[in-house]
Amino acid sequence: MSQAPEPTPLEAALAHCESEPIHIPGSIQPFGIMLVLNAELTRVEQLSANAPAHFGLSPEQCLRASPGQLLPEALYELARALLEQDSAQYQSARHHILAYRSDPFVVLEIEPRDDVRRPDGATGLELAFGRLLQQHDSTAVTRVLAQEVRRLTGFDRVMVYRFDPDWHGQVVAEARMDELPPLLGHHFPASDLPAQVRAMYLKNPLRLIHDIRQQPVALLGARPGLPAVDMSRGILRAVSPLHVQYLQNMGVAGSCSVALVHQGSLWGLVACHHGSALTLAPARREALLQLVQFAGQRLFLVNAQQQLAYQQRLYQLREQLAHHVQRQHSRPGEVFRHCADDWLALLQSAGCAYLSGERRLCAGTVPGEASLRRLAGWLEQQFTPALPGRSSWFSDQLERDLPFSLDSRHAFAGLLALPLTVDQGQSTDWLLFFRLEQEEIINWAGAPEKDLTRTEQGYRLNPRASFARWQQQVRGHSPVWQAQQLHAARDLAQDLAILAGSARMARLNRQLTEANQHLRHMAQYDALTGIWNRYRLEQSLTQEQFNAERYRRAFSVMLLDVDHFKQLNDNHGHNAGDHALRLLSQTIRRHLRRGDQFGRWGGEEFLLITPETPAEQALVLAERLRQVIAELRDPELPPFTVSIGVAQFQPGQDSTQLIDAADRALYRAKELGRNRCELAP
Ligand SMILES: Nc1nc2c(ncn2[C@@H]2O[C@H](COP(=O)(O)OP(=O)(O)OP(=O)(O)O)[C@@H](O)[C@H]2O)c(=O)[nH]1
Repeated sequence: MSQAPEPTPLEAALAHCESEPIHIPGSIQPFGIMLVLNAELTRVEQLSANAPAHFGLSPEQCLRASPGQLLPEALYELARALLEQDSAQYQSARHHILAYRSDPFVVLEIEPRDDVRRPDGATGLELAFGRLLQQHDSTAVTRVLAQEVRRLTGFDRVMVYRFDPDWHGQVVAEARMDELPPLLGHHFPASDLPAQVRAMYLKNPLRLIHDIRQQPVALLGARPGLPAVDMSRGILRAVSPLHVQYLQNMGVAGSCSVALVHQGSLWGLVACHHGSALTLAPARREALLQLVQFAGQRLFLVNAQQQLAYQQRLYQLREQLAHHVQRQHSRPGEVFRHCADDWLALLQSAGCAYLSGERRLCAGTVPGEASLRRLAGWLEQQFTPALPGRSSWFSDQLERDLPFSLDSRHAFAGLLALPLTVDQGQSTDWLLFFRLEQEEIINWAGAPEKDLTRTEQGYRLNPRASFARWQQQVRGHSPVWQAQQLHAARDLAQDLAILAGSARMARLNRQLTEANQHLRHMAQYDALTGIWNRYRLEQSLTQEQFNAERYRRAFSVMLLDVDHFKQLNDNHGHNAGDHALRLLSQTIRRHLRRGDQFGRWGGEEFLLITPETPAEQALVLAERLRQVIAELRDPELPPFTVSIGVAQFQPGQDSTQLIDAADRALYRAKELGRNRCELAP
């Protein structure tokens, strides 16, 4: 049996980070006191080490006293009210009290009020709301949010973080004291905010750290067998040593963060930092929460509008595509040339390629010819056999997902490939979008420290070391393909596929029509001379015979045969013979009337059908033709002659009988010395 490999020091440190029980630190920050009562409120179970002084008693006296004796009446009543609800707040003249359940306990957090003489924290909120309402894109909303939070709270630096799907984040807005270096645009790794910390923000959106330099105050009186006090919902919870170190590294003493929650999940954070301690009185905290909540609503509304605008842009581009089709630019390649730049912008890609058989059309930055060919072959395999419902292949980490590298000149890290045609036995057309590796990786401005520390309990992560890990994680990545972008690309590809399909059909139809025309021609015309063949002549003969019977019209036929043609072939070669046949055909055609039907009956024998022509007139024509041929002169041929047999159609005859009559007349012409015309009796 294989054993799980030993975790690396970094993995061990990260695991420790993620398993740190930050919700039950067993101590609080010293800007308040904590009382932990039993659920029935009959007993003080635990209290913070700074509480006895507050009550003017010893710890033992406090732990022995009943809550009713220890607490002023109003406070005790608040605790009682809590039995009915989940959490409650109360403001006395000098204190702010937060009460919440933490089974099996009821927790009271008591803070002295230091905002009594200061103006109310809510002042100016309306102004902030007004400014937020004037912003119409998410960048502006977050920027104003950062500014307004700073104005409200007085922190040195206020940042708005946004999380990506992997929980790495980026500073998307900042308001700061001029002296501080900017952090706007900086990234931070997911491990900076481990999963349990993120979960905590969903329970309690505000986290306040008054001053990391102050020692935490321990809870006294914990009894074995009872669970630790869960402080997730409170404000006093002590700071984890790891986080203290993190803030220390950044030169921060006081901090406050508020979650930006959208549809039940953490979208981002408003993070406030201060170089020294900063008290945020309860009323001001409340105002801060309201401000962030309001800004969040505005932000998500504006985001929804931006998404809508994206959809509209997509529809516009699809319309454009349809328009090109209507305007007869109906070849996909042509449409691609017109539209590719817009598609690149819509899909935030560096380059785009349309591959159709041997044809490659490209826009923007794409891999070289050989890479594209190899890629097309590989993609073809991925889609064989065609899987129903599979409409694209994409990756934001090609180094990992593609078995070969695309190009050495450009760092392509992202690909979205859409097959356009999936005809059986046909090679697939592809629409490909390429993304480059994400731009520069910016370092955090915090003081770099040693990566890992070995403690008695194992490796522990220095917070900044996690950034190096993040850098490692993002190298070779392109920005992630967003669901909206994938949908958009599939829509465009589908449109293009329909277009490609109809263009292909049109091409096939054209080829088919041409093939049919060719076949029809072959079926009716003689390949050597280009005049009608025997099949076509027979059709004509039948038609004439029908007309003659029905309308009682006379018509005649004549059979022409080249005299001594074998000799011509033998003496001058087969090519000369062919040439003679072509020359004869063209010459006779020039001397015919409209309506006369002329073709090659076979070998060196020709048939002429002359409608509405009785035998005597036909004979005159035959004589003229004979003469024309006899007088023909051609540098490559000896003079040659023809013999002609003429026959008029007799009612009741079939075409064979008519041709036989002409043939007999021809035979007689040959017998009588050739180069002459004979009429059938
Ligand atoms: N060059 C060429 N020769 C052909 C073609 N079709 C038939 N012939 C030749 O035409 C000749 C016909 O010869 P015969 O039937 O003996 O008649 P002829 O030599 O013309 O003699 P008469 O008809 O009796 O005057 C044959 O040698 C055939 O091979 C053709 O398409 N091209």
